[in-house]
Amino acid sequence: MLIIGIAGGTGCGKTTVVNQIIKELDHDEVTVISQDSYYKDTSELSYEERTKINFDHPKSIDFDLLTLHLQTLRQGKPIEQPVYSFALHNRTGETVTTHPKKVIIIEGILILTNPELRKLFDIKIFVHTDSDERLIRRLKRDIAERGRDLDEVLNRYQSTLKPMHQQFIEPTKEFADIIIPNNKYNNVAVDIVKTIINERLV
Ligand SMILES: Nc1ncnc2c1ncn2[C@@H]1O[C@H](COP(=O)(O)OP(=O)(O)O)[C@@H](O)[C@H]1O
Ligand SMILES: Nc1ccn([C@@H]2O[C@H](COP(=O)(O)O)[C@@H](O)[C@H]2O)c(=O)n1
Repeated sequence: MLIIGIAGGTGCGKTTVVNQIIKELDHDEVTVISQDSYYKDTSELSYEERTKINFDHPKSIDFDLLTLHLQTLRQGKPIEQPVYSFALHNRTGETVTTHPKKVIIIEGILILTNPELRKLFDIKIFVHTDSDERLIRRLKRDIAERGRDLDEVLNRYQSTLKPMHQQFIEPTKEFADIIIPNNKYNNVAVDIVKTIINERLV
């Protein structure tokens, strides 16, 4: 089994890079896990209270469960991956049965901040995109796909996204084996990662 961790600031293009990597892979051989599925359950809070959570701080992530799930997959056993809703700012209560595969990709802004989780990655990748480009992408995406408006994204950017990126996310670049520059689509870097995966699959 090959476990690949892909980190990088919000909007840097992690999900896009992952989709490019897995496009030609057999679905029986690869599975993708998003850190977003492991935001802590906050059902005890009201919706209003949940909107105020700092979702860019490592404390917002249930790293114990994510680490346990990766260890379980490594042992060849399936897991029940929580389903997260950006509309509710919470887990839905549902789970998806996720089976171990030859290649497991975990993507998320904070996945390289946790030492125990880092130990489980065979390859650590950091996708780098300049902050202005990331903000533009995040604005467009969150308005189009996550039901947010301009004020919500900009307020969150100023209050938490930017400071948390500088404090927690950017420093994890030093743990990366590969840094992918992604201000523009980077097909060369994606091809290199695909080659590494294909070598492991034969
Ligand atoms: N290299 C790129 N150039 C331009 N737009 C991109 C690029 N990579 C991703 N995007 C777009 O930016 C937005 C955020 O990308 P996404 O992959 O969701 O980022 P992340 O998962 O890191 O938050 C998406 O709308 C995506 O289509
Ligand atoms: N309820 C939530 C939970 C998280 N976020 C934001 O998502 C970002 C991480 O996801 P990416 O796909 O952008 O890597 C993170 O920056 C959180 O602020 C949210 O807006 N609402």
